[in-house]
Amino acid sequence: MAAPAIDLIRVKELVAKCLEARKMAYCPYSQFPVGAAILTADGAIITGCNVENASYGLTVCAERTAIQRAVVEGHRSFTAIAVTCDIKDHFVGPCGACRQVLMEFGGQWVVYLTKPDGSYRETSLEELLPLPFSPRHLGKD
Ligand SMILES: O=c1ccn([C@H]2C[C@H](O)[C@@H](CO)O2)c(=O)[nH]1
Ligand SMILES: [Zn+2]
Repeated sequence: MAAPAIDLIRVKELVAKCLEARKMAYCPYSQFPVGAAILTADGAIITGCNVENASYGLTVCAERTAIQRAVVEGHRSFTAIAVTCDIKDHFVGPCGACRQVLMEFGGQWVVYLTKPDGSYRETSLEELLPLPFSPRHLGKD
């Protein structure tokens, strides 16, 4: 099934919110701020940034911070995510762990890979995580 089309105004809003969220990143070790903004099925936008830790492995990516925040706020149905970092010369995708965590909430995500200047490339979770392992395989659909 193809991912749903999203109103351009909403896309721009989502992109602007992920750029804002990047400014909140707590990344003293990597100095690599990342911002994410999730569009929920009911039209809310929930943001996240990476939160690092002196015990490096405890770091949480921006995408997963946003997902966890969204779930706490009662959202489980999602439409899109915009993600940004400081890399200017090409579009950067979420790490593998984040792709898997997005898949937990369905394969229909639209993903906007966003550069710091606000330009973006649209892709999808389907494209970023082909042949996924998902809740379906555990009979949880
Ligand atoms: O998808 C990703 C990949 C990396 N990071 C963060 C984790 C770490 O704080 C920094 C460098 O890896 O970037 C994210 O937030 N999202
Ligand atoms: Zn990640």
